[in-house]
Amino acid sequence: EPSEPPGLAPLSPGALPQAPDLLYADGLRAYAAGAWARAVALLREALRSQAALGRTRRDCGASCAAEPGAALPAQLLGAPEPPGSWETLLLRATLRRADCLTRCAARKLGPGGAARLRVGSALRNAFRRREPYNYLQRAYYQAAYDTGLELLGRQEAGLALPRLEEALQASLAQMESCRAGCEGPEEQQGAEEEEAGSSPGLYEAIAGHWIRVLQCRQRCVADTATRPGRSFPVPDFLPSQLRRLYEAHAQVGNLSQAVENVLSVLLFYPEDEAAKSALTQYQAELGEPRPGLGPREDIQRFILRSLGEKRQLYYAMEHLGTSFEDPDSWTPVSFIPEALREKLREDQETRPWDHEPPQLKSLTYWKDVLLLEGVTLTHDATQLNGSERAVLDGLLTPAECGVLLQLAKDAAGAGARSGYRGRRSPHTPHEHFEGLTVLKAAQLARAGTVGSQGAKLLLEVSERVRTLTQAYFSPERPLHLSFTHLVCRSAIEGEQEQRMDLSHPVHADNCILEPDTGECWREPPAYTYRDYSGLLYLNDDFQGGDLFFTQPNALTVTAQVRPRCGRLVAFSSGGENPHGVWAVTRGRRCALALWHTWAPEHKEQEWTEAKELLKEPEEEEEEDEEEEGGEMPSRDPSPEPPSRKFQRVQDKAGKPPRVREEL
Ligand SMILES: O=C(O)CCC(=O)C(=O)O
Ligand SMILES: [Fe+3]
Repeated sequence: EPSEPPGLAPLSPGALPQAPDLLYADGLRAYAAGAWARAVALLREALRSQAALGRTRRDCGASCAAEPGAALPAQLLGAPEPPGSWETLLLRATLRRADCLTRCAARKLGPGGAARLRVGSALRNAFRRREPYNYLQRAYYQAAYDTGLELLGRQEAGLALPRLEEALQASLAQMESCRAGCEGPEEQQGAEEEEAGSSPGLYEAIAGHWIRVLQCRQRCVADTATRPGRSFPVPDFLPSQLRRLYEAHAQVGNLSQAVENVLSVLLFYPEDEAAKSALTQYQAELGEPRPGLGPREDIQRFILRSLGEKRQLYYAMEHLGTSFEDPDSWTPVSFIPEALREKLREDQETRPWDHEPPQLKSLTYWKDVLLLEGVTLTHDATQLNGSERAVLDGLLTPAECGVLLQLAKDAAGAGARSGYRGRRSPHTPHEHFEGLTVLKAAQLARAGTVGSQGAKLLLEVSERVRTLTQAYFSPERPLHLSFTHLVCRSAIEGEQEQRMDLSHPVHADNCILEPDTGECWREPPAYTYRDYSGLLYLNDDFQGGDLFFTQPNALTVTAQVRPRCGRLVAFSSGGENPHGVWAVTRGRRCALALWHTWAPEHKEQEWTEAKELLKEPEEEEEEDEEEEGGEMPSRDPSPEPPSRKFQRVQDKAGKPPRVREEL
């Protein structure tokens, strides 16, 4: 029978909260009794109380650590020291520290405050799993970092910098609270060992506890780098933030800050080629040497402290047989005892975030390892009823979609001005179809017809898609882009009534589909070298136009995807993935279509040419774009094999098929 929770006196700010374990227990009882509102209030209050205790521990820890050793009270200092007795000094200092912590807790929490700090470990774990304060702090880091990245993406390095710096500060602060938590009470370990009748002696016990504190502190990096709801840390958390910082500082001309940040990266990775050459460049630009210029102090402190801990942990590992999973890939090899290196190297090979992940892992796994900030796996093959299919979101910011849409529009406008009228789609008479290749985009940018920002983004984004597609589907074997095409399809007004055809008939991308037998012939004129297809959508303000997958009969729809800005649909290009596009009945639908190949000889030459064109705008200025005739697109607008198009979805059923899976 659940006892009634104690009355909840409304807490004035600053008032001492009740002990979190009592509140938590009461909250759980209220929950069990179905008193929801009360349970919520109690649990919230328990969290608030727990956080207050955490703050107390951290503040007391900091102020007691700052107490000078000379402040050892007379009673402890009185006895004459035998030479070299560091034990007595250490143990006295330890007594003193414990005393300081107890008094500090009592000052802050009232008499018996120290006991309050000793929350049971089961409860602590319960709180840790639900730790909303950590989550808030991470969310804060996340918001600042994401805003920073978005601003960087829009070339707003000046605005991005304060955000990026804020994110770094928030990460370091989060790391500090995490570390402070490590000095809390011991986990159950002690009790268990006692029961087993093997309590350690004084020094073993102290060493054991100390090692667990160090292990816990080292885990804080991974803890801080793990986003709420995920189970793996962001790899190389601090170094990657510092990389963004030095690049952004350099962009806005803050050379000395760029140097400080790049030197900080080099503290982690002294051999980092990119950082080394950036440093050389910044130093050259700075001119005379600046003697005071060194790595950031916060990072220097962080690294020194961390290395000190690692040294002890590796020592204990070698000599005391304790375990230590180094969370960092930057630890210098010289820190790792010879005897342990071989074993660690093996372990490292199985560390998920350091290596390209094996194929087709679970959804949760992918949520953790997706390489790009802000990208999430929305649907995997299972959810899409296929074998190699995926929907990923967050590849583009709304601003980036805007830039690419503008590029498509400007390019189409340029085509129209030079006599090109929007041509009818090769797939349907009811839609216009415009396509832009990367090379054409670069040429138009060179000619000043379109902004070069859009053309550059087109290249950058296609590489982004390639990286992800490779990581997801082909981590062992490099994929190359074989063709990149920015395609817009628009409904022709007044021609949409009773429309029964598709915007893009059902097909497979690398073989000729034969719906009657369900076979797919991988032979010319199909683009047989295409191995993976990607469609990166730019907008959703149109009617119709969803992408759908069918069974090999080209008839039964197995999955359907609604386009939207930043959404990538990626799939293997073979007969296992027949797909088509529903009619676009209003508005304009734009997407970046990309095909990847394993065959290096089919690597898109135009991509490299476009890159070159956009690199040196001052060279070859005489090139006359108008001579080209302005006809666009410069290539066959239909990237499909010129094969039979199957309109079976309508032909057989007479009306569009029913959709099994609405996404
Ligand atoms: O735009 C789409 O969603 C699909 C286009 C397509 O399948 C293709 O171009 O091969
Ligand atoms: Fe296709």
